[in-house]
Amino acid sequence: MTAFTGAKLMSADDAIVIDRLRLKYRAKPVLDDFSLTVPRGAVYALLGDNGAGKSTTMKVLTGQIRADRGTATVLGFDCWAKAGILRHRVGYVPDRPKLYDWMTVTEIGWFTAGFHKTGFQVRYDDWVQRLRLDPKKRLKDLSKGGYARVGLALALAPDPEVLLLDEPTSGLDLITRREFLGSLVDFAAEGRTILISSHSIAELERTASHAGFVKDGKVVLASTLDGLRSRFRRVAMRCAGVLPDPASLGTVRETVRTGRFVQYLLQDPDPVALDSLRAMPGVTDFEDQAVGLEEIYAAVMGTPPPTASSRPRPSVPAAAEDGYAEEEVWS
Ligand SMILES: Nc1ncnc2c1ncn2[C@@H]1O[C@H](COP(=O)(O)OP(=O)(O)OP(=O)(O)O)[C@@H](O)[C@H]1O
Repeated sequence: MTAFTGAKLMSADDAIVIDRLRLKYRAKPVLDDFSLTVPRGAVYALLGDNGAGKSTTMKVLTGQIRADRGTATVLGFDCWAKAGILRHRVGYVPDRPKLYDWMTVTEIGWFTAGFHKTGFQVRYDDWVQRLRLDPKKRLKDLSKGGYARVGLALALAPDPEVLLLDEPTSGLDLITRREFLGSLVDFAAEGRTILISSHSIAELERTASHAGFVKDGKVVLASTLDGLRSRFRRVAMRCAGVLPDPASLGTVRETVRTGRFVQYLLQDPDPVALDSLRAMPGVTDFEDQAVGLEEIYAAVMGTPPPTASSRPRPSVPAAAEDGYAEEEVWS
């Protein structure tokens, strides 16, 4: 079943459809043709550097601000025009939750329950327990992580179909962070949808089903995690002769050359070209490795790469024996 939402055909399988959003803050473009589709049941990681536009997107989705152009729908409802309906079906944790901090953990639950349907209080109390919060403590006396956990409990208690989480784990300790991210998988397994922005890329890699990379207000890459893993490979080899133009192998995101050892981080590698390279005279110790999400992120977003020593190397003897000077080239 499909519904026409204005600019884009929306499938019933999609929980969130964002189509070519544009938004300026004081003449400065913040969202620039931002498009993203989040399928129902996904744990979708929204990744981007500081100021990329992640929080602004969440604010559009929760009807707090209106985009200048484009459309954003959640569960088939326009995020601006139907914000009132969505408030009961969407849970939201802002990057900096602002709560009445003179209330206790229990009191803020009673207060918020008044805005929601029945069942809120029972679920809130359950989350307070699961997130190891002291019900009697005043919010102003909680640690940063404790305060963040109250925000989470309040967002989860309405039993929302869609959860929008803006850096929900910042300030949480490692154990709580892991438990919380683990609980998101169960949440999604029940058919709910989660859009989560975070800078903890490695942690999200264990949890997320999809990732979208945001740069300068645009989604520059969006895929399932399995899709991303299959699209990016690191190939490493030792080469005694002249190598072919690496562009013939795929999109070269990064080149590392250390003496006779060469590594390429390739996007959409051509398997036939890789096979010919492997078989080339002079090419030995050929390795074709999977790439982690952090490495993919760094390569795509152009953030500074890790040092050469922390990078995986071909399992061959050190390059110094070849008498070549060490050099690194980043593209
Ligand atoms: N109320 C505002 N007025 C003017 N500019 C703003 C406002 N809110 C955000 N911006 C600007 O919009 C851009 C995007 O901000 P946004 O908070 O969406 O980024 P982000 O990707 O969430 O960053 P971070 O990872 O640091 O949270 C930034 O340049 C920011 O300075």
